[in-house]
Amino acid sequence: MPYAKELRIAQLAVQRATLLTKSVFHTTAKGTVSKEDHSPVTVGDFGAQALIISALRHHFPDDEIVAEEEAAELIANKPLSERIWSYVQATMLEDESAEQELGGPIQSEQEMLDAIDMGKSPGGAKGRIWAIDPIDGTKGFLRGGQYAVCLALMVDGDVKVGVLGCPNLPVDDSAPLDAHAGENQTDAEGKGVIFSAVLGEGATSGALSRGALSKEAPIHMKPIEDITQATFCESVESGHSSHSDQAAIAKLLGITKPSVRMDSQAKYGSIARGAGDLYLRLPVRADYEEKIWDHAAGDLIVREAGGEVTDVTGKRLDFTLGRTLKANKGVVAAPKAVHGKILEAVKQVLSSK
Ligand SMILES: Nc1ncnc2c1ncn2[C@@H]1O[C@H](COP(=O)(O)O)[C@@H](OP(=O)(O)O)[C@H]1O
Ligand SMILES: [Mg+2]
Repeated sequence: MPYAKELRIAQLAVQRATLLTKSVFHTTAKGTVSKEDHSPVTVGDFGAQALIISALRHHFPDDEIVAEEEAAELIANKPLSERIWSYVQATMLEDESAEQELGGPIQSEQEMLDAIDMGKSPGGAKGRIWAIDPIDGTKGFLRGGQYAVCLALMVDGDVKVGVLGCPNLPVDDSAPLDAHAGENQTDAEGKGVIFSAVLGEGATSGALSRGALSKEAPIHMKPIEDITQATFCESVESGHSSHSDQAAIAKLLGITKPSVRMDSQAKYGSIARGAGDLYLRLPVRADYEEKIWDHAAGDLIVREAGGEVTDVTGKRLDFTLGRTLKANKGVVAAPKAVHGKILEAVKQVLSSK
């Protein structure tokens, strides 16, 4: 299979980083720091990013990395840095040979800070570039809801490999999503799934456990026979996508079920496995540029599961333009057969505003 090594390392790196986020979740001091744009960042974001980058550096030293976080604020905050270091040191895969495969532990706090800062690539249209979101849906993570550890490899601007670790989604692909999918899912039994895809090879899901990764199964979007019965997913945060526009689109399509609100790229994974049908992300602010790390893995996983992912104008997401999707506005993800129909409704609602 093409990209077999990249996929294997990405899956193990995501699995290990997810373990760190789970142990951070169980402490009261998650160490929230507020970034310039007021989005939260926790000990878990920094620690997970360090672990993923150290594995990528070990195996693919020449690849570039675009990652969400930077070490600057940690260098100015020694106690926070030490706290992150203690989680990084304590996090290891149960499967010792897999841990060795990742290149073993990070050796020092300084090495950890250096790793965190290796994600500053400007991105672009050429070469091998990894995109990392160590905790996507940080707000969901903090409230015990959905979040995802996200990793994707782009080659010349094309997403080739995508992996999403979703510790609070059910393992069972056929478990229905209800309107409370994003609430208090905190690692109960039967939770934790890893979604993966390689371009041209399909998408899969598997259990995200502490031990060796289980055998994965192919996933597919659910064919929609009657659009009025569809379940659509949207962000919990009304600042990230327009709940009112999404409600208007659903109404126009005759959808009667309430939307399923959940944080993070768990939405892409959920529709890819057929637990939900559509994902709508209508822009709130005209000037917001979506970040590549918030979409690269999910975009590939949905497309490989039989879906189509575009922006609100019908253009494919364009990962060649740097750290953001500056040529796109919003996201519309749906099974191929109905995507055109959904897009018509999107355009109609937007043009009537
Ligand atoms: N105004 C905005 N519009 C769209 N997305 C935004 C936004 N402000 C922040 N975001 C992004 O929305 C992501 C979460 O998406 P969702 O709402 O689907 O959970 C955040 O990722 P992080 O949680 O990694 O910071 C952040 O990058
Ligand atoms: Mg994110």
